[in-house]
Amino acid sequence: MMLRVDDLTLARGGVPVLTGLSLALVPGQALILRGPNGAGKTTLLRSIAGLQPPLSGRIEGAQDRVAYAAHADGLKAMLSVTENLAFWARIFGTSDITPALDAFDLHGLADRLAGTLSAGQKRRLGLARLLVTGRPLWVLDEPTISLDTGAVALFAAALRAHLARGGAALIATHIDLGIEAQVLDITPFRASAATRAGASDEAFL
Ligand SMILES: Nc1ncnc2c1ncn2[C@@H]1O[C@H](COP(=O)(O)OP(=O)(O)OP(=O)(O)O)[C@@H](O)[C@H]1O
Repeated sequence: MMLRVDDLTLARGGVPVLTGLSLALVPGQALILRGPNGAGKTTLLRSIAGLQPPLSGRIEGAQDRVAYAAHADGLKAMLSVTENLAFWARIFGTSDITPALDAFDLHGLADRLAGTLSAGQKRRLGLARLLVTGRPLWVLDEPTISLDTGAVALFAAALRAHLARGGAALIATHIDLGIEAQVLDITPFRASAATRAGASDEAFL
């Protein structure tokens, strides 16, 4: 088992968003989260990434196995593409950034400052970071935003390779990635106002 989530209740800003949600992921599996805007997909991913604790329920198998790609790319604007990847490689204890440059076609941009990249180029670099983490559980929030058709295909290929290596992925996306994946619609797990709690849960916005 890669990840097990049991009977989670999650809140944002003290307001319950999801309740009674359970899911499991095994190595090699991708699970796509669906649900309308505001349903709680980001809230769920943030909790699994360890950025906010659940109000109740259990998350097993995440901790230091997660590589999280949020809406923001989290780039160091004054470092080059290569320096950004090398920085993360050092943080995560890996060394070879070449596969990440290859996978997201970044060689031509290797010496460019990240802050000077276009939105789609930044997103490619942000996603390339996943590969240098060496972590098995990718938790991805709308990973294809700003990507053109070719870059979406690069991402799908990187994801397929990750799954083939025994990795797993939990992905909130509104588009069809063209990969074999199960789909979980979180709409039935939306919390009602009756489960409102007062506890603050925002460690990071
Ligand atoms: N920082 C915050 N403080 C209070 N409420 C928040 C905060 N961030 C999000 N929310 C609310 O929490 C609920 C769930 O938001 P969340 O971002 O998890 O939804 P989502 O399914 O990812 O939506 P989208 O498809 O629009 O990205 C929404 O009602 C949203 O308005």
